[in-house]
Amino acid sequence: MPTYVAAIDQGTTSTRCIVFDRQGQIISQAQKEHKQIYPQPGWVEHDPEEIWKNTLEVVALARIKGKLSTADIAAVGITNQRETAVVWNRKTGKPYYNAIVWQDMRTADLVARFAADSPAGQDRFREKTGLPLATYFSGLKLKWLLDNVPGLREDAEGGDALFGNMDSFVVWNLTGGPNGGLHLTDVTNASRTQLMDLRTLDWDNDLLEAFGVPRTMLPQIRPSSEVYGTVQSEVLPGVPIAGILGDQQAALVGQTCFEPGQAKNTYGTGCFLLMNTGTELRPSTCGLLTTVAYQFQNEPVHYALEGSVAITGALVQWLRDNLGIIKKSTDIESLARSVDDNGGTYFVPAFSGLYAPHWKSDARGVIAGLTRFVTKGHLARAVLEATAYQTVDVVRAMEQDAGVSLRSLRVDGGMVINSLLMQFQADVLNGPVVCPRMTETTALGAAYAAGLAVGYYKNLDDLRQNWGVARTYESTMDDAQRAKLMRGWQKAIERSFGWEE
Ligand SMILES: Nc1ncnc2c1ncn2[C@@H]1O[C@H](COP(=O)(O)OP(=O)(O)O)[C@@H](O)[C@H]1O
Ligand SMILES: O=P(O)(O)OC[C@H](O)CO
Repeated sequence: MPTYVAAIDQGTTSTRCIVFDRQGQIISQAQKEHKQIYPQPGWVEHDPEEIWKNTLEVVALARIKGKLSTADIAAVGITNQRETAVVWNRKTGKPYYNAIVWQDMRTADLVARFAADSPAGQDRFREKTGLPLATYFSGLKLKWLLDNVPGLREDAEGGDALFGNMDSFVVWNLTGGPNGGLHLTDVTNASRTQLMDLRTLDWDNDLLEAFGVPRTMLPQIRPSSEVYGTVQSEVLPGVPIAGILGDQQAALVGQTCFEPGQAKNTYGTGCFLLMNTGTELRPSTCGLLTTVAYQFQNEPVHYALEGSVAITGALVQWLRDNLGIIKKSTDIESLARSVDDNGGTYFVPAFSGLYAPHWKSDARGVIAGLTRFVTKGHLARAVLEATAYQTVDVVRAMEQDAGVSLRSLRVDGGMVINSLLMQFQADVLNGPVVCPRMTETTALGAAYAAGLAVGYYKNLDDLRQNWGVARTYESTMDDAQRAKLMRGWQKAIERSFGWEE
């Protein structure tokens, strides 16, 4: 049996390849950022060809760095930014248009129109899909593409145009592209399109009709862990592709949250809190999503409740790139530590409207509470605190929906190295925040899914053994201070609502 498993993590800002050993330790890795394209306010696109090129590069580089032959790698798992929609031609492999990224807001008018057409309003498709109408999900992005890209609808109806999220695009290319590439996705990614019925786990005819999407262009929906085929590209020839998971579900698996009630929060571009609800499909009444957590081979599907927050780490990048207040993302911690508190300032980063638990496409960013006292140190604090407050809002919604209180929060993602943020998170949450030893849980989850399918890992206990705590943050804040901060946040967030007409 080969010694390692690999994962390709196609994320919002970069693509990574990480190779793990059986204990979940990193053997080798490579990462490459791609361009963020903003053609108009509220629009966000990626170039799919650039991402495919980067994928090949990072896989090749990870192999070179680790001096790995293909025989060393038992299987590869794919994980990806979810919802981001791409359409390409089956014969040439050429995309018809840039990928429309999950944060993109161009479908806001469609959201309003679709909601107005139904007495259920924004919850029109919630029963079947677990999702409210929002700019976030793929279905309306695909409708926009079909309605706006010349010739695409005809090609889709004729079977020449293919749709996918980034997992499908990468897998199709890895398995031969125009020469027999496999057109498939997994249940977790499919659950984010708003085109799949959560109960049947198949594309739903009523939804396809409502969104005007021809079935011929959709990928086949498969479990998250099984051997789908082998890589044809020369970067990893012959290696089985044996796992596909949306990146937030992959992190849930990487954190080994296999029991109902276990939850994790991933702090990256946005924040995504997922709680495993087992085989039970649990509807939300508090503004969360019901989504597929994972489906392992020959096992029943597991569902999750999810609180998605669009902008957290992206706000740190904004401070760096748009205002130039910091040079590197990591500089924010020392700048924030230069002051004692937020100086009365609150930053609501509603750049893509607000996601959970509010789902308001018309919200826009607000900085509230400014006085001449406020310095860039206070702003840096307000930026970090915004991540923690948004997380508190989804935790409280989750506790209400699930009817249990979260005893502790497992965390991961690029922002958790910021100990000021993690301490503040524990303070305003009033509960322990637990950082695992391995924080690259997204790639790890995809590697676990692939490893399980090929027998590299025997069972879930093999995976559970690999999880361990690096650090736990406990709350040290008094109740009055916490309540005051949360009141300030609540006032600020209400001021962001209804901005866009
Ligand atoms: N020390 C830090 N403090 C706060 N935010 C940080 C820090 N280091 C990185 N980040 C943020 O974390 C994000 C990157 O995390 P990552 O998990 O790689 O995100 P993604 O998978 O969404 O691309 C960026 O948005 C960056 O601004
Ligand atoms: O690529 P990330 O880590 O920013 O995750 C993005 C999410 O999958 C969007 O739903």
